[in-house]
Amino acid sequence: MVLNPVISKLSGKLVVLASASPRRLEILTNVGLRFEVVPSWFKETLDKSLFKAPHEYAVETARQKALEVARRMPFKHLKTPDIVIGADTIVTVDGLILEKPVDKADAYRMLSRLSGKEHSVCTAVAIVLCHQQENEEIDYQMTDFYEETKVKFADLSETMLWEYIDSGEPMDKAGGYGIQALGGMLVEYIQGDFLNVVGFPLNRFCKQLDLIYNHDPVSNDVEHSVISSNGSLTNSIANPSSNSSLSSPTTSNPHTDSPIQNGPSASPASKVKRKDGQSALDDSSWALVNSLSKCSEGQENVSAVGSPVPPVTSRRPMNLPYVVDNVHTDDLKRVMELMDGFKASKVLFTASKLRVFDLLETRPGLVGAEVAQALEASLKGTECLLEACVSLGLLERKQGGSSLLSISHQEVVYENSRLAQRFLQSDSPSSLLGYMEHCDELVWPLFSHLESAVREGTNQHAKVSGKTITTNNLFQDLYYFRDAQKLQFMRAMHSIAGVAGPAVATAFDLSRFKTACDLGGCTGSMAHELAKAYPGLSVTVFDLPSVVEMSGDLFKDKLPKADLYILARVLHDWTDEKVHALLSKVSDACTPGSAVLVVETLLDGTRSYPALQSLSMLMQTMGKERTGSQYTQLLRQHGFGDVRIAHTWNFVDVVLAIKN
Ligand SMILES: Cc1cn([C@H]2C[C@H](O)[C@@H](COP(=O)(O)OP(=O)(O)OP(=O)(O)O)O2)c(=O)[nH]c1=O
Repeated sequence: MVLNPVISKLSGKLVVLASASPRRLEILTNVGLRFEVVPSWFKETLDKSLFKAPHEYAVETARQKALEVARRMPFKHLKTPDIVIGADTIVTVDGLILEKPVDKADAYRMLSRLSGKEHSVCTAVAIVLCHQQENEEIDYQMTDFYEETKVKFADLSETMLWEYIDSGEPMDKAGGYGIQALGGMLVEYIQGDFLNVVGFPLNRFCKQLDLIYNHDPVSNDVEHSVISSNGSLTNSIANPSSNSSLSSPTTSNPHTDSPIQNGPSASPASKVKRKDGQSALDDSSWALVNSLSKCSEGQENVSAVGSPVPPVTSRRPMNLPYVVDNVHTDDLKRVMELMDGFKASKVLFTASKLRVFDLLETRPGLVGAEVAQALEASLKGTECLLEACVSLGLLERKQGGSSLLSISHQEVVYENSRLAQRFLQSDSPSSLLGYMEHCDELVWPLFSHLESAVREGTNQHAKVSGKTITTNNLFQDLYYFRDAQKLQFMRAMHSIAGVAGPAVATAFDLSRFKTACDLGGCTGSMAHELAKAYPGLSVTVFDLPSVVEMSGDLFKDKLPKADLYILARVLHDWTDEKVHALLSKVSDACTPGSAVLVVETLLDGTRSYPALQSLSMLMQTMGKERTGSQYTQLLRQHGFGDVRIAHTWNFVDVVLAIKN
């Protein structure tokens, strides 16, 4: 391989990097390649269980990323690239595929799994060669490969882990680390190509270009010229309706080359013959296209499975100047996600309300019609809802139902995703259905009056239910005025405490406390978690008479005696004035050395959950969420000198304040 001729083969061609990765951009820029960046819109949600080995998943993802851009550009950018490069990097450890972490907790899970172990980093690269024919239709040929590098991590201490996570570096990187920066400090050794870990196997890429542009496969036997995904296979992706290709005299002879003979710039890849001796561009080549696109087509539309992708035709009017793509695709993606956020929430709420996840728990692998029948809902609506759930990661779509209603064994069937099994099935110990119901029935209608809430700075119950709610009798008027409302609210609080409880109970070592009182403790699920974590702790739940037996009004009645008072999601309901009144009462009940445990979502200027939750409190109760330092200040004002904060990365954080 001679480097310069390889890269120089691409000069004068429109080369497109179908990737938003700054690392890939840098690696290719550094070797003098001139290219445009058009990040792929392909969602990395292929069903991993469909692939025999992790690298196959990465290869298919890289192919789909590149193909999506190659197909989009003629329409959206009004120009046809000559070559599109897509890539996908995954980390595999213990048989698991790790992609980019979704949040800090996810990064923590990934990095602690990698700690002290050797893992593998696989980057797959797909190269699509596009050729515009005389009739303006476009032929695509694709070649792909993957490269694997072994990486060994040192043992990572908790402090090191969190320091690294808090640096923010893990978030946009497979496996949650960047070997090229701070993450390099975690690595003991690597075996293989370093740049492959960073996201692009440059050496292998150049060899592949060399194969494509500097070797003429025509003279080779197919076995030699076919480049396989584990190193050397070229699939020809042809336009099935391309009559000119099919009608070319060269196709009639199975032993001749592909009919695309486009002068000197024609890609040798287009000349590759298939093993069966047929031209790569005959009818059966469509099978290759279909198998290549099977996953993404499956995602687009249930009814589209198996149907051919429409031919791609460039429609650029000859006199129209090329449009330069200045849109920052990542920003656009983010805005689109935000605009659609309300639809996603409602899909989650509706599927939960209709008990889709419970149904698929008891009867996994149902086809859309069976789900519709069980829900007594329309087939059309149910199929749309199920597909929306798949796109949001709530359900998994599988091929090959064996159910009674399935027409063929290739029919699409649905199962709960891991996320749904954990949080959306009603019998799961960490089920969030109660909280979801509360969000749907109470919070959702309030949020449609956000503008008024912002203008007026008050809750919005009057607009939703005609009821004026003041802070004087907040809970009685709002949540406990009817049994149905009371139970709904209790279910909501119970489900949050069930999910966040273990993290709250273990955020600090509370073993020195003997008695605790959970003020406003509702169903007692947080108390239960504390008692579970500390067998020597006796916990009392104190709430309104309509909620528990040990009843009383936090503001009016005497508090039971305890070493530790718990205020879980209580202070955020109230204005500063009321918070002072409550803390003063708790402080009076405390002796030196006893403490208060404040369990709240802490505003930190970065996470959206606490900020959105604060708006929600404004609209529900006229309360708000606060920062850690605001709570510290409030607690210090009431004689709690020693204040400590622990972030749990759950619904709530924890503040422990000890009385002077
Ligand atoms: C392991 C590792 C990954 N990475 C990066 C490379 C990739 O950018 C990213 C893996 O995610 P990818 O999904 O492969 O790529 P991407 O999302 O950044 O870009 P696109 O999908 O648009 O192509 O992780 C590092 O930068 N350093 C590392 O050490």
